[in-house]
Amino acid sequence: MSQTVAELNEHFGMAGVLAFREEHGLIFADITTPVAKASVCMQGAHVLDWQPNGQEKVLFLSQKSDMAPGKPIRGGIPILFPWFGPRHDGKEGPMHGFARIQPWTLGFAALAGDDLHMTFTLGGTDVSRGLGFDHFRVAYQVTFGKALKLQLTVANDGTEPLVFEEGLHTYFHVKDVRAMTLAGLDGTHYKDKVDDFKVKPQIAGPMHLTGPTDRVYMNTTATCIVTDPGFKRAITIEKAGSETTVVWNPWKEVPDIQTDGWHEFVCCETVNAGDQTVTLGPGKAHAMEAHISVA
Ligand SMILES: O=P(O)(O)OC[C@H]1O[C@@H](O)[C@H](O)[C@@H](O)[C@@H]1O
Repeated sequence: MSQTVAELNEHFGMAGVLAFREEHGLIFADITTPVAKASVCMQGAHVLDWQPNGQEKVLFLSQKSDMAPGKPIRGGIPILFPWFGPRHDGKEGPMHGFARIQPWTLGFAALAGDDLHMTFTLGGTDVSRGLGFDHFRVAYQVTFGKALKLQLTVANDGTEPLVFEEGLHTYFHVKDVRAMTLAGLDGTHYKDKVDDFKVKPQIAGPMHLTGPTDRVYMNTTATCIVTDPGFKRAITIEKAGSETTVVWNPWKEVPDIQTDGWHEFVCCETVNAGDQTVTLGPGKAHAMEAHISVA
């Protein structure tokens, strides 16, 4: 049974800091800390918004996104689990897995200094069991402060190996994707999904996006920096426990993004996928982290 908005407000509500509301059949948490504003949808434990005081919004959220039970949200930080992209084992399943379209449970919320710490969890549901995933637990610890810290921990509760892909599909808000640059991927190779999955070396130097971009960078744990001259800022994405980075922008109108909305974001995703799929033995756990800061 999912938590109701009344239960969430009773157990975790904090006057002026954390309040829950229901809209379109979904529950949202509105967050105000001394240093930032943010919001989360309980479906997918989906961070929709994070805005340190004095900054433009750091995450892009489409004005035309579906906001409905069972539908993925376009923007913010969708959690991809237990597969990345189309399901890879030949079985049926929703794009990017079921975690982003399931209600999660809130287990903890507390303000420590200027930071709000929240922990969301997901375990087996009718939907996950229908897709063959039962003996797993996921915890998502998010710290909303001047920085945004995300930690996704997956545990195997079963007696068989748990094989999964995962991703924090961060949509970074930029003034114009055609003017920003992305650094940090020098020396890596990527699978180019817009060119028949050919493996290509990354050209050294800050990367400019000039067309449809859908690249899976392999074997990289590097910090990435999005430099945005439009908003005169740099967004730094440090990560741990992740060996894949995905860079995506469709470079065209998309039905659930407003006209010209694709100009306003770049996805730089903290992922383990493809050759970096995770296999966890029984009783084992794996953590993946992204730390996002703006200067
Ligand atoms: O539309 P979705 O399911 O949210 O996926 C968006 C994009 O997500 C990226 O991570 C994938 O590499 C792309 O291939 C995909 O198009």
